[in-house]
Amino acid sequence: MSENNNLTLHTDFYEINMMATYFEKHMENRHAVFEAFFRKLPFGNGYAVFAGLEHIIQYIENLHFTDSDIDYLKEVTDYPDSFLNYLRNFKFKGTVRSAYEGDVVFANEPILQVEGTLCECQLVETAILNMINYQTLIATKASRIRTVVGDDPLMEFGSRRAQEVSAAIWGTRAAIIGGFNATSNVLAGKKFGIPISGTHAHSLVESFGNDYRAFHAYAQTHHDCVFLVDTYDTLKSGVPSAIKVANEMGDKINFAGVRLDSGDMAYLSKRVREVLDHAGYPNTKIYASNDLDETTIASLKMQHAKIDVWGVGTKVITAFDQPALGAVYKMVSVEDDDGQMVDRIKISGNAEKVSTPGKKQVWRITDTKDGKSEGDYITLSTEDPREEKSIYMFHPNYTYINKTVENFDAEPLLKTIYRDGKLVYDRPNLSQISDYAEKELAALWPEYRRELNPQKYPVDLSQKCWDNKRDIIEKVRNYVQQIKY
Ligand SMILES: Nc1ncnc2c1ncn2[C@@H]1O[C@H](COP(=O)(O)OP(=O)(O)OP(=O)(O)O)[C@@H](O)[C@H]1O
Ligand SMILES: O=P(O)(O)OC[C@H]1O[C@H](OP(=O)(O)OP(=O)(O)O)[C@H](O)[C@@H]1O
Ligand SMILES: O=C(O)c1cccnc1
Repeated sequence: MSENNNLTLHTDFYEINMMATYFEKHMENRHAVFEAFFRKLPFGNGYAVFAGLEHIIQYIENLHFTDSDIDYLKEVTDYPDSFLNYLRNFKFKGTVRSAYEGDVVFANEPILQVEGTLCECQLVETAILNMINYQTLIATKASRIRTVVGDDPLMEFGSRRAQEVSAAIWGTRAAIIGGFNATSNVLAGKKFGIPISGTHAHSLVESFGNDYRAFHAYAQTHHDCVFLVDTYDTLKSGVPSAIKVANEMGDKINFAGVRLDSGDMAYLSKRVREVLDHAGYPNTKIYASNDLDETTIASLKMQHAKIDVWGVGTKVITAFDQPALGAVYKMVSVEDDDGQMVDRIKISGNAEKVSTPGKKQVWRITDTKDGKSEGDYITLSTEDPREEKSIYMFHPNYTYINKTVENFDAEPLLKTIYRDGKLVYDRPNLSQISDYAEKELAALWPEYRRELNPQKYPVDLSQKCWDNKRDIIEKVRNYVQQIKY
């Protein structure tokens, strides 16, 4: 196991501090269940695209405290040797259930669940949230951009603007899950098998000080050529130079495209299309880049811009309009002093922030006839709606919003990835994940998929889950009321 991939100390100090307390109190092996969820869909979108699981698996596979980790903790903390020894021998033996990458997920439903000892559940919180929060956000942003782009090729160009290296690499992968086709990042291409794609920069033209000479030199060294035509003057110099080079090189090159990176893209793309067609290059594509996102692309589409290929960087890789998803990881059940599992809750004055206690499962309810999703149905893990003829679905806060569903299929969202520390999930490759994501999204009604003001998708609690929550809220109230310090 390489030390490089070991992210065991990539955790908040308080997690290890809590582990130390559990250890001292002989609670380290108590059984617990934690669940991750987010409270609000990002970007005003109607769904999120789950991503981050592959990195979580890589993290768990390498999870152990190295000698240098222990030496470091010894130096900077006052942990007793007995606890440091415990950490030295620590192994993850928990069970992880999760949505698959590419699954469409919604607010206020568990998207990943960790079941194991208190200590192991606690240690992994930070890294798991870090990975889910960022990658799900980027996959969702990418999916919004894909929605407006339609079937056109869509390139990820964001590495130079990403929040550092890991964000560029894993963000690119998440963008592919969300529907991008290729990346400019060569390392991400090598690591994940993503098709790589690239044109050239303004610096090539500036190096030669002349569009024609730069394109000619590029054409002598590359068969597939996409020329960046806006360095000096798109219509007067860039495009005529590209055509001149293509005419001269003939079959020696594939004049695949020209790229526009500034100016009025609707106007320019239409003019460039006319010029290319007139010169006998109707198959040469027009690429566009420059701070594009779903809003500018939708506007360009509305203006009938003649753009064939889209390059998107900054706005996708940084999730520009919303920097955080806000997923949280909450304890839902824990073993008590008598060895019994008891469900736990976090109370808040705000009804939407009260956690839902108990180990749960999320069921995607689809209509048997058309395969479209009716909503998500959260049950206690002991329930199985597949055994029911009909289910009563109601809004957890506004219970007057309800419906009875018959003739349905129910698929569990949380699938077992680790069982008792053993990876039992056969990991798909990235292209299988993208295909899966596309299929899952297609099962949503278009009303939930539109990027502007989508309908709210139902995420409901089963009666048992709801009753359990109400009973536990009642118990906590009684406990708080009888406190007399
Ligand atoms: N016809 C159009 N309709 C809507 N948005 C457009 C249109 N043409 C360009 N845009 C977008 O408007 C923004 C223009 O940005 P900006 O003014 O910074 O670019 P520029 O001046 O053309 O180029 P540079 O990046 O060299 O400054 C970009 O996000 C671009 O993608
Ligand atoms: O606009 P984004 O969506 O972030 O896409 C990436 C941008 O990166 C490049 O510009 P940059 O000015 O960095 O380099 P250049 O000299 O190649 O134009 C490219 O030309 C795009 O405009
Ligand atoms: O290949 C490109 O055109 C490219 C790559 C990175 C950033 N902008 C553009």
